[in-house]
Amino acid sequence: MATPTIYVSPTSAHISASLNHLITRLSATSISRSNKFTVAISGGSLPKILAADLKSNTTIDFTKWHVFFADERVVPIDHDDSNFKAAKETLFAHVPIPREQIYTVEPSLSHDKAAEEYTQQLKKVFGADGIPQFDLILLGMGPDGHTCSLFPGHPLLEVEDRWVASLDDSPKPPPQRITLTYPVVNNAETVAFVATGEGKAEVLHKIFDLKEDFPSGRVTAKKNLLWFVDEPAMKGVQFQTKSYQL
Ligand SMILES: O=C(O)[C@H](O)[C@@H](O)[C@H](O)[C@H](O)COP(=O)(O)O
Repeated sequence: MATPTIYVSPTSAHISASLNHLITRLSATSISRSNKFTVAISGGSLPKILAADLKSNTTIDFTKWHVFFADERVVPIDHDDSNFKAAKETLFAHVPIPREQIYTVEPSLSHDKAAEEYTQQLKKVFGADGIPQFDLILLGMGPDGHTCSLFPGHPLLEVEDRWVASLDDSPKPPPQRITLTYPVVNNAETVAFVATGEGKAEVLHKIFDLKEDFPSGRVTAKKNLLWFVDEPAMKGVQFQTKSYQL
């Protein structure tokens, strides 16, 4: 289990540069090892920060990428609430990831059936045996400490028997979602959080300094657990940090 490394940047533009650098390296390593790069991304501000530099990166072989969503709303993929839509507009429209290697939720299904169907999509890429091991999972965190669609106090925090779970009572709208579960998130080789803004400072202090239990703090990774945060998000946080070296 990896211990967290927190990289503090002055602005989210610096985080975009760090992510671009990190992903260039991870993608090349994974492609030379397994001829593919498996990544899961989430919603919120992440797609925009991620894409700012990555979308014009011509050194990455995006044709080898397989992209899943760490969580997704059960809405049509052209709906404003869709995480796919946000990622498409910011990143996918600009880089040559084959559309059939971007795995989207089936919005015509009920939320529980959509989770089962998404599990089948994972099996096609990772096989049916063992737990999927993503090369990289990119996560955001809400001011309440949630990540993916794993919310504080929610029963889905305890799920161990499924790769993908569903909920229809998300405290943050829209209510119907699917989410990767901890067994999958924590099996990733690298997990990178992105958290920006003063609204994250209190929960970061509680997670890292006070060791209080929040969904984001339960995330581990097999090899690298990285947090990319800006200075406002770290206001008052004492936990040891680093600067990312490009
Ligand atoms: O599922 C959702 O409702 C959001 O996508 C949410 O999980 C978001 O990712 C975090 O709240 C971080 O959001 P920001 O990065 O915008 O602060």
